[in-house]
Amino acid sequence: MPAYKRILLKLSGEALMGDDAFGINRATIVRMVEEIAEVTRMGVQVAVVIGGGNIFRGVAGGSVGMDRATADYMGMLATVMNALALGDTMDKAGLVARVMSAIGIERVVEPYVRPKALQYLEEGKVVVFAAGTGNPFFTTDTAAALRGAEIGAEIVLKATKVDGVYSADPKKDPEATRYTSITFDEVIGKNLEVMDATAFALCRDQKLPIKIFSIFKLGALRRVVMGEDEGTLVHV
Ligand SMILES: Nc1ncnc2c1ncn2[C@@H]1O[C@H](COP(=O)(O)OP(=O)(O)O)[C@@H](O)[C@H]1O
Ligand SMILES: O=c1ccn([C@@H]2O[C@H](COP(=O)(O)OP(=O)(O)O)[C@@H](O)[C@H]2O)c(=O)[nH]1
Repeated sequence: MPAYKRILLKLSGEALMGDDAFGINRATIVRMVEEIAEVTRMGVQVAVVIGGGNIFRGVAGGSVGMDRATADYMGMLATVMNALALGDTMDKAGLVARVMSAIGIERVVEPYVRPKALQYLEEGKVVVFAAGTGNPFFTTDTAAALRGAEIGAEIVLKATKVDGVYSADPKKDPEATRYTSITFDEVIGKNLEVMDATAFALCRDQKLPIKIFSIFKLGALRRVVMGEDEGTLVHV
């Protein structure tokens, strides 16, 4: 039996690159969709927030010296591209996906309307939230926390490049050790940067737990959904 009825899954844009330098790696996106399909077949309602780092960091050189807000809008548009790719891959894999955007771009994707998103989830469709929160100066991690709270998800699952929260950035400190679970106060107090503080604070206030796990580990999503020991749980 799955441990959750409704989840909000945050997928790293950068992870979509696979081994490529930028853009969307076909094998990687197909594999991610297969893992999502597996948990939906278990009866879990899945909403996804997708990042944009794979595309946006590819053009970031050109954004040097730009207004932060303008660059952020470019980043949000990058997430729309990823969301379209993800939705299309889901449809081809036999899932029914609905992409909803936080910024008005109606000819391309339908706008985010909360009751409509809830309806889709009840119908067993996978909802892909594009364009983050729709506001500059935020991240897609914060969008995941926000949408997770809005749709009443029981947990936010962050699938990322590391397999959990470490005592220090494992990329910089090889001695860092991984937590099995940690409180919001501790993760914020120690400035552990696996997710931004805005996202952590929002989840803490809403008592919405977060699980951080590796996007590269096969079957990790299923194990997390089954409530098995995988990654790091951040809780109140
Ligand atoms: N204490 C920590 N524990 C785990 N990862 C950390 C920590 N501090 C920094 N990081 C870094 O955070 C990164 C994940 O965050 P981010 O780059 O925002 O991922 P995403 O693309 O999934 O949003 C990891 O690659 C890791 O190097
Ligand atoms: O609510 C949001 C979400 C995203 N972004 C912009 O979109 C980029 C891509 O998102 P993110 O870096 O979170 O993607 P990921 O790291 O998951 O690939 C960010 O750097 C921001 O510039 C934004 O301005 N507001």
